[in-house]
Amino acid sequence: MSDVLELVDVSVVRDGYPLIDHVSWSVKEGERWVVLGPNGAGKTTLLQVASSFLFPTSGSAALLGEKLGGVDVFELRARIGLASAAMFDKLPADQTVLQTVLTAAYGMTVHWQETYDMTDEARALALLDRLGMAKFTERKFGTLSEGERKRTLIARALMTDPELLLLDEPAAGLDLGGREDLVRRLGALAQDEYAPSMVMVTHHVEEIAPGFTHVLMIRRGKVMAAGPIDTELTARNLSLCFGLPLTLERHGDRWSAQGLPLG
Ligand SMILES: Nc1ncnc2c1ncn2[C@@H]1O[C@H](COP(=O)(O)OP(=O)(O)OP(=O)(O)O)[C@@H](O)[C@H]1O
Repeated sequence: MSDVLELVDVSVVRDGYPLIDHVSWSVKEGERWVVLGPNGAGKTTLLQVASSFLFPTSGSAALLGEKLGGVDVFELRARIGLASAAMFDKLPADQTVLQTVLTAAYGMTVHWQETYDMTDEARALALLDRLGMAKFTERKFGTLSEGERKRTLIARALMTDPELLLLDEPAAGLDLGGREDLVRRLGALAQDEYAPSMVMVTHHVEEIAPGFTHVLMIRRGKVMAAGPIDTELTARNLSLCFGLPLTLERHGDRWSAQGLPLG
């Protein structure tokens, strides 16, 4: 298995403060990683490095076998699918859901009179269907609910048939039904052997879908634990990561966590 992502001793420093601090992490082809950590831990910063939007201050980062710094990032970005809330502001509200997904095929965010290939359109429609958005293809992106937007962004991130799919808090802001619907769909994707390698950032173990294989826990920019979910996702590691005593339960292929009562 080859490395999809390899960070060696990576730090990102701003104003003398390390947002991520000597992080070494490798993601191999076919692995599905969950990145867990409290607010401000450095998860988004890590994802920005993993998507080539941020260069390390020190250490080395290789994405899809290409070392950051020595490669055309625009070519690299086409091979990486990224779904994050930060995209909301970049995507025009009056564009249809179908156009929103289609523009990804051209490395753009705005529909500008391109004549789209029928194959691209068929692919966009199939991805929207897979994410439960078949009924919404002609709706304006700006009129969608939070959950519908999130699912559209995941379809969009898959449009270029990426080798690495990065999801930044895909279930944030969803209600219970929306979260469970998304977890089921992400579970289907994670268990599809033809789906890309995946990295999903989240705050909650309840959002880990079946099929995710590895976990990275980060606190104050430092890696607290990294490795297979079966061995690394433990109450001890989770408590260290979030900074309070937690219990962790596994229910088949799902997880839940709770704080211990005060006393
Ligand atoms: N440009 C910057 N300059 C200084 N500090 C920054 C900068 N960008 C982020 N930070 C700080 O770095 C830390 C890590 O931020 P990051 O967004 O990566 O955390 P996160 O784990 O994704 O947090 P959250 O779960 O709240 O989204 C935070 O304390 C944040 O305030």
